[in-house]
Amino acid sequence: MELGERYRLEGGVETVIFHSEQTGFTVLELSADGELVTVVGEFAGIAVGETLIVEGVYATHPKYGLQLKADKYERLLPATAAAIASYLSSGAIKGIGPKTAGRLVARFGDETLTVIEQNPARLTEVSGISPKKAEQISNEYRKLFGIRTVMLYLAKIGVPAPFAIKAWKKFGPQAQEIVSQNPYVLCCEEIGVPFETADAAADAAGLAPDSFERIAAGILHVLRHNSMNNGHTCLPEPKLLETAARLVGTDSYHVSDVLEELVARGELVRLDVKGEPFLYVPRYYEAECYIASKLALMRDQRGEGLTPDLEAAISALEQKQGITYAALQREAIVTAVTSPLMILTGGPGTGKTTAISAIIRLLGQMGEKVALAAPTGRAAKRMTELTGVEARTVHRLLEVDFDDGSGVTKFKRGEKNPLPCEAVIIDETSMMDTLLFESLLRAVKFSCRLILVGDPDQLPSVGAGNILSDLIASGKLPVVHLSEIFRQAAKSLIVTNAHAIVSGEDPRLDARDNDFFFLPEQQSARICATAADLCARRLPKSYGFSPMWDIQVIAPTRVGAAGTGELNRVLQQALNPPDERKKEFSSGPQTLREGDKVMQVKNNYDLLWEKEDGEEGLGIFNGDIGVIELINRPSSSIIVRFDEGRRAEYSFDMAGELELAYAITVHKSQGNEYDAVILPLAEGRSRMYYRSLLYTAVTRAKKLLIILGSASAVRTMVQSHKRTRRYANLRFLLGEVCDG
Ligand SMILES: Nc1ncnc2c1ncn2[C@@H]1O[C@H](COP(=O)(O)OP(=O)(O)OP(=O)(O)O)[C@@H](O)[C@H]1O
Repeated sequence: MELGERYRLEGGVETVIFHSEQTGFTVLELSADGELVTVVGEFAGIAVGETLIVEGVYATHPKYGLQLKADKYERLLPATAAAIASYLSSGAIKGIGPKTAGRLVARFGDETLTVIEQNPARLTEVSGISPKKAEQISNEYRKLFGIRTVMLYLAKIGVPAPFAIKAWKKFGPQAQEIVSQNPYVLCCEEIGVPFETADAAADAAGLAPDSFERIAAGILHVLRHNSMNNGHTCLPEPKLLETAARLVGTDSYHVSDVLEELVARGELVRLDVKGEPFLYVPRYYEAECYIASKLALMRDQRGEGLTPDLEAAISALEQKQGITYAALQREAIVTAVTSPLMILTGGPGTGKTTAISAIIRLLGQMGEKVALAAPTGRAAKRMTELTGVEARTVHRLLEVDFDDGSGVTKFKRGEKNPLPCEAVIIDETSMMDTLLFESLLRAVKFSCRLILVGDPDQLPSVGAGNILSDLIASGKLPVVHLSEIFRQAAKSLIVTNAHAIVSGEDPRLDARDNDFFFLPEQQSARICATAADLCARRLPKSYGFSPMWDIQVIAPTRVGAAGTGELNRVLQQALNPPDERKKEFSSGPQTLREGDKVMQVKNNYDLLWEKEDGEEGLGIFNGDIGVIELINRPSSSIIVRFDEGRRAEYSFDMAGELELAYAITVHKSQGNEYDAVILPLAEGRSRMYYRSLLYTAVTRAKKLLIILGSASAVRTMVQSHKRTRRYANLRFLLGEVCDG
């Protein structure tokens, strides 16, 4: 047996170790050629006793050892009466237990399965089976084998297997018929086949390029593409018509007719905003409506006035902390504990965290159970450190039920199972997208106090929507904006320059004795070389910073001569060059080596980590940074050590979740902070040279920031105040519900 080679095995299913109804992911043991082989793959309703032919490659899972990863399988129907009896007795088909199985086989013998499939009425010849039950049994059986047929059919038209189960779930036994008439149905959200794949299948099936189905799919594709890649929850009608017409290669009148029909069918929603029509896929429209109406209702819940007791409690806290809250901080604290809803904003060093700590303590004194959360793991950790109260990621707070990779995350917490707390405080709210915010609101009771903290000048969320800015702009919710920079913080040029940048002023680049430095450098190659020298030699020597844990290079783009791709190549060479004692593994275009700094690039809720003292936990999250400790070829696994000594084991096929992280993009750095940040900015123009990107990068630095490159690039960024335009109508909708 060779790792990586294809194998074809035939055998009986001995045990089904794991099966997910949602995704079809199955782990089973197959008895093939006298050996028991663990097989994993996406299977539909496999039962013990069945005979399978599976095809795939062997891989080693860090925890479970050697497994055949099957990407293709075939089910062989049991042929003899005895095999059929044992198959049916195993409970493979709902409604048939061992007793009924025995009777069926006694009556129909080798023909039993054919009768079940093709002639269910005859099943009533067996005592105990009513016509209704006969129908049920037949439907169950057809479902089981229908998925296999759909899989084979989709493979034939070029659609990969994992979509088959989703297609079956949506369309049931009619899946093949529906897909063959209109392959574009596979592009819907629940199935998620790319437009181009469906387009190729439709073309091969002879569907006309100007057919209703194709144009409708094009319109929906434009909307989905824009929500996933450009952050829009909707699009203005003229823009949608124009883009869809270009995509499908027809005129916008024709597209407009199809669009009307889609609106009439409820597949698109049109919202008129002061005479301007916007179009949504229903999911985003519903999310915005839900957010607006829930917030409006929450806003109208109880509210207490400022009492002498509260005044006294705040004064007592001031005494205990040894500070006097500034007027705006006090206003924030009072508003938070007397109103059902509040938004707290402010730039770095304006005392947000100090105010949150006070709010948490006062709410605790009032007997309220408070939950703290932030969108990223690092932001949650920072909140925990600064407030002394445990904060979780929003996903953890809402208890992820499953995430099938399609972007549709299901949570255990929701309207039927709300969070058991009286107040929720969310930090870094600017990173919350529309769908996550809707999930959060569904999980809080109407009477729950909600405090949203954030800085709307940071980059907006990766996902669609512009929640924090829209809520502030609506003017319908209490907002306290902290603007005073505290003395302690005002000494820091990182803080004062960040405030200058946000106000459109040039930051000071000439200081030599503070925490914000500018090193002029013209050529990109020199920029990369100097960044490497700073990380490898100068900063560790002068400040004692560790290149792996304390210093982070953050660049505006991935591509280009000073993008993260090139920087990672140069930095890897400087900090962790090839060495015959260090094992390597190639993952896509990158080579991972023992000793490399890497970043987890997607949320993985199931990844187990362990600490040396035996403490264990689940979950390594998007943005977590670690170092590769070991690449183990025999077991095809990679061990990465993350902060606090958490070690996680990746199989080679999970290596795509890791990327070199000597340099990361500003977008990836959102919500995280590092002791020292190096920001390379090459001379020239870039789509990514704009103000909020510079501001976000600068505010990632806690103790030291070095801009490396061109002063004119800094100036270009400060002056380019293109607020990332995001189409969303939460602001309008909130106004409508609150005023209407
Ligand atoms: N009322 C106050 N009087 C004196 N110092 C204060 C007061 N409030 C906050 N500070 C100090 O100002 C600094 C910044 O405060 P804090 O960390 O609360 O701000 P922040 O807005 O959360 O900043 P950042 O976003 O940069 O973390 C801290 O050193 C804090 O101790």
